[in-house]
Amino acid sequence: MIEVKQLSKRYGATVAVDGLSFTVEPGRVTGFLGPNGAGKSTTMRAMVGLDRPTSGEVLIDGKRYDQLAHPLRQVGALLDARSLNGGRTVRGHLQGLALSNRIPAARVHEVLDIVGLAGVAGKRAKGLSLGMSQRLGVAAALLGDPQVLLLDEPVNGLDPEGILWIRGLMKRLAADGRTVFVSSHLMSEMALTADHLIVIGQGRLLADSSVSEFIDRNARSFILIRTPEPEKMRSTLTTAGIRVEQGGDGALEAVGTTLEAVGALAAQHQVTVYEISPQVASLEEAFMQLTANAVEYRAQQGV
Ligand SMILES: Nc1ncnc2c1ncn2[C@@H]1O[C@H](COP(=O)(O)OP(=O)(O)OP(=O)(O)O)[C@@H](O)[C@H]1O
Repeated sequence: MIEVKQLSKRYGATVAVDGLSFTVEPGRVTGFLGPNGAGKSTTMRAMVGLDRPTSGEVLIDGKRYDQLAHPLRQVGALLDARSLNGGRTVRGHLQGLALSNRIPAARVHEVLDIVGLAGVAGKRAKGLSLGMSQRLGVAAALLGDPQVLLLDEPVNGLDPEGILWIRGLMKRLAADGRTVFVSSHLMSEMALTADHLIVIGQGRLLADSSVSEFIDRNARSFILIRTPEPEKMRSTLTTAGIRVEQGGDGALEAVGTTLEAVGALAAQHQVTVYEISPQVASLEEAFMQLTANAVEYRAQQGV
């Protein structure tokens, strides 16, 4: 479990993180979302002691990162895949990490297999593509078989097969009971991978909820109805207490109800319909709605 408690981080006049508090629970994938510059990387760096908070703290299983006896065995992090020492081989990089963290050398081969880099183990890290560097970063994060995993933009640079792989890996790690905390700019990716969301803007918490709750709360979903008898349909629905709005092209939009309810009312009152379909908002629409103010504020500030 990760507990972020009243975390603040300033860089000179810039407030990157501003009194942020949330908990990341084990056993599920938690997505970390926010517009550019919202403070995601700063928060993740503070989790592993790479950024010292101006105030507040982050606890991993009840302890600060610098209090962990075997950090790599408790927390695995993929923060900046390009930051590794390019002169070493893929295997050498992992062996060095294993040695300095008292992790058995045999584990290096295991993680190379898990991330699919066994075939390039002798290659210099600097010769790797971005996608392979990402895989090596994931291998390093998994090396200590930690219970907590932090992944900053892990799908960056991955091809479609790599994206499928990391998606499956994150779900498996969470199903194992581990804490998986992952940031991404790709809403469609988070919609498929995350069980829970933490959304921040300007360093502050905007949402802490399940993906479906987040969409329900922040975007509009409705039942679209096309009918040659719009007035009859409208009065049938409103009489049943259902809110109806006017859509484009003469369509009606029933809000806060179900496909079944609309279908049953249409049949009962013998209204002819050409189409009744649920229009579910995407995570992207919900995210844009929620963060619009934050982005606008930033644009006005010229940031
Ligand atoms: N080392 C630093 N020195 C000065 N300012 C910094 C530093 N690191 C981050 N910032 C600033 O802090 C704010 C938050 O940055 P951060 O990188 O944490 O955001 P982010 O949500 O990860 O953004 P992105 O999605 O663009 O990666 C930004 O305004 C950024 O310019």
